[in-house]
Amino acid sequence: MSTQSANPREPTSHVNSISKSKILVVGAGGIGCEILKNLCVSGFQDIEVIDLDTIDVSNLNRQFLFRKEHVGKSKAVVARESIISFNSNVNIKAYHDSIFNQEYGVNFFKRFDLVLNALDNRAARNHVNRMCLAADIPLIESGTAGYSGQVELIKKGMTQCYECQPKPQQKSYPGCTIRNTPSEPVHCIVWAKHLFNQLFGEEDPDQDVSPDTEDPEVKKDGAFSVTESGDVKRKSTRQWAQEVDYNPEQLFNKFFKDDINYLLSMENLWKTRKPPVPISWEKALTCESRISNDEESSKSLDMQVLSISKYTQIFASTVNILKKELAGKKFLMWDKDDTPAMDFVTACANIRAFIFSISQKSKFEIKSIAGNIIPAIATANALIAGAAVLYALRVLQNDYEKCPTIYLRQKSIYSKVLLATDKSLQKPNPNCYVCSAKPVVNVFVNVNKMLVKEFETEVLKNTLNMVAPDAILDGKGVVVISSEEGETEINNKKTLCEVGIVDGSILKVDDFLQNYELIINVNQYEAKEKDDPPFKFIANPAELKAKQIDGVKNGVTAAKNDLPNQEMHTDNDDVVICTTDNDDFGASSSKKRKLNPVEDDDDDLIILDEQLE
Ligand SMILES: Nc1ncnc2c1ncn2[C@@H]1O[C@H](COP(=O)(O)OP(=O)(O)OP(=O)(O)O)[C@@H](O)[C@H]1O
Ligand SMILES: [Zn+2]
Repeated sequence: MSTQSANPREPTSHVNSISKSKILVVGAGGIGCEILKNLCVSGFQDIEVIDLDTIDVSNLNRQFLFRKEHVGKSKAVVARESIISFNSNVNIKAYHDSIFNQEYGVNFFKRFDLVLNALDNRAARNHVNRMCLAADIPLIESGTAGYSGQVELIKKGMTQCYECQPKPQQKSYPGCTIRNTPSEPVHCIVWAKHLFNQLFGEEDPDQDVSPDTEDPEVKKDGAFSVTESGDVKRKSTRQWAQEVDYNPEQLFNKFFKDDINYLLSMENLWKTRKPPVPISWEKALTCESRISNDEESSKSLDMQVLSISKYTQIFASTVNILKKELAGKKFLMWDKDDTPAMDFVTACANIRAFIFSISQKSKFEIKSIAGNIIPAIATANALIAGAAVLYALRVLQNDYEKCPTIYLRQKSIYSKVLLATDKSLQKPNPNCYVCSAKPVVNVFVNVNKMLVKEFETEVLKNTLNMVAPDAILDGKGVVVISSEEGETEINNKKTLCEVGIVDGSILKVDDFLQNYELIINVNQYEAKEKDDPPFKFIANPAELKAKQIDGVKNGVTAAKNDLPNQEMHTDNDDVVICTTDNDDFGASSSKKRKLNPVEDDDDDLIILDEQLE
């Protein structure tokens, strides 16, 4: 510590500031447990922690705040109890909840001096990033993948945000490879996971498992002409499975015999490839073959590749179990730790691999691919959490410049250093859709009473000068108001609250007909007196208009937006306008429709980690 107190018994101001600062930790898993312990031993006394999950046996090897007797209990709650058991001076509040929930809006985030992320998925990281930007609270973002890791400070206007640079696309595979011409084990595993979802999970048309007659290769030289009946009016896999009451034999024959025969009829596909060999239920039950280089049978069953007859039995028994689990439910959630689901995927992936002469994999290997697991390394988590809390101390001393991004790398011939840092803070990307400065308006409105249509007309159009607004509820990516006719009509008569706009929500509003974007922070407000206005807002009046592009007035309502700001004050006396010191917004928005910003679904079958470049 650099500062010395005059009286050694008096705490220094830094110690004081640590003990008084209010910290939020998001996630109480591998990194979260380490961060909580580090915060606690560094003198932090006012901590809140949130995690949606419960403790799994597989967490115990590295999430040391948890013991065997805690399995099944809330991670956040048990983490709190464990920390208090070794330091009762710490004040910790635990939430067993998702950070996406409405209660944790901008106003919730504003209560903290600093937020530390210890999450495991991109969607939640994006959300906290946006919340911290909106609340203008520094965020320390950290993540590990095996032996690698990263700690990054995110401070509005000073550093890059989590979304400033496009993240590498998660690896996905062309649908026709999965459906028609698999050539690697992973293709069969993806197919089997899709089959699980088609039969028992949330049906997704993009996860069709049947032969794809639209495959460009199929149509080449017209060698195979797609029959009209071919793909067009096919029943959904789920509907068909229900009709045959999930009979394992019928299911098996469809997926592993009939569909394969159908694929064989697409002759083009097999001109340069080894054609698949269909297998019937009866043959499969007695087929003792397997495709594996590994002759080791002393290993546990999960580590071995089994025979086709074994996988066929597993297929039948898991279909029966999953069918029962599905009864009365809309769908089952895929979970790598759910034994029947994992066994089903292992069996289907290996039967398909056998048909296509692809090497088969043990259940253990398939689990690590299907569950997108990169083994968590306790020491990597500890190093990263140590760096995160070191940066927390620096941030609270306003030593932002001393917090360039830290990288933990696996030692190799190429990287001699384990921990490296950037030379300086990475500046925000001026074109970032998330953090580039856009005008911010604080709107105060009764979310329980105001209808969406009223909000659109009275607030967005009549007050904020929008013409054709598209409003997206930030974090959720939900379009609540659309300029496309009819698209969100269903919302018109709902209250703001009913469509998820509550106190602390952030709306991104983009005018389709003008170069005009706004960020709206929603605040709950109830008119008390009869004369109170139905809503109020705080904004910089100069920003409430379309931006000009290259000196040309943009959009059909340029004239309307040229009204002097003064006029706005007098024009609308229901409204209180104060001035804020927001910057002008940077990059001009393209008028392409971006109604559904793509939120990545981290649960898909992906091998690469998203956190590290
Ligand atoms: N939206 C969210 N709200 C709150 N907590 C979340 C949210 N999304 C993820 N988390 C939590 O972040 C933590 C991340 O920790 P970690 O990466 O160690 O994952 P894990 O599930 O404990 O371990 P593993 O994935 O390796 O089995 C998890 O405890 C998870 O529940
Ligand atoms: Zn950004």
